[in-house]
Amino acid sequence: GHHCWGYGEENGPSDWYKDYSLANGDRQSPIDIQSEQTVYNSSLKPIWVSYDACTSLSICNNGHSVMVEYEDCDDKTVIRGGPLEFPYRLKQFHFHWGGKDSRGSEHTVNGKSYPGELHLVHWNAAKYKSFDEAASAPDGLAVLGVFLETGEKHSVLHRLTDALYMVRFKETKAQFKDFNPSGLLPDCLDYWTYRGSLTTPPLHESVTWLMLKEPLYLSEKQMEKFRTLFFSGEEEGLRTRMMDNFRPPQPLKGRTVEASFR
Ligand SMILES: NS(=O)(=O)c1ccc(C(=O)NCc2cccc(O)c2)cc1
Ligand SMILES: [Zn+2]
Repeated sequence: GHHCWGYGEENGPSDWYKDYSLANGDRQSPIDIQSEQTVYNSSLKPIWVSYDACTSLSICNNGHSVMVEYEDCDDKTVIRGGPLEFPYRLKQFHFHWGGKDSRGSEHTVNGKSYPGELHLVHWNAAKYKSFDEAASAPDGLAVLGVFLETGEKHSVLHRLTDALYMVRFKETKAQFKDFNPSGLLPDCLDYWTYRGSLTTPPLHESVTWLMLKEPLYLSEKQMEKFRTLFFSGEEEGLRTRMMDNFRPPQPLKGRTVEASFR
């Protein structure tokens, strides 16, 4: 529409329903994961990530987040296993974060927010011809989510946080080659899984969510670097810092969250 969706007072998550009716749908994301209500499913397979032959292309600021995009023309970078019936191809990863460490994640655990959240976005290329087609199919996407927690500096993430100065403004892009995102994953791949949606408009209900229990630890300085980005373009007068780009938890509406671990 004339005014684009965002995270501000006038166009934020509580306004999205006006342009995107799915906002009040039955399988919206994110959710609060109430660990005592999750169901351990012993037949859930481990998550299998094969990112070694990945071809990262660029890092960009799309006005909502910072994103690293991958070449997704073949199955060289896929996620398998878990509840997934097919391999899902990595398309991009991006982050959500807060203005301070007490908020920033999209999913919460027993009401606890983390300072941020990483989303690795994959699509079902076995069944659909393009990301765009998969993005509106009920089994079209799989997003691997990792909470960000402050602690020691993260050496693999450091290459990304050191590149953020190149994409401070909306619609800026820079080359970002040979970045293997498996270096961002914790050792333990225990996860919760449930059927949900994109957490930004168009809010398509096409995502199988895989939320890792273990966070990615990064330093406070690295967190601060995310907060140096802007939602706005360089030419815009008002420079609004990119932070609090998260949607709050949505109603579970009877869904079950399964756990891969006891
Ligand atoms: N935050 S999230 O991981 O749920 C998320 C992942 C991907 C997207 C996304 O790709 N949006 C653009 C889009 C949506 C539908 C069809 C398209 O071709 C592109 C949005 C949110
Ligand atoms: Zn996201």
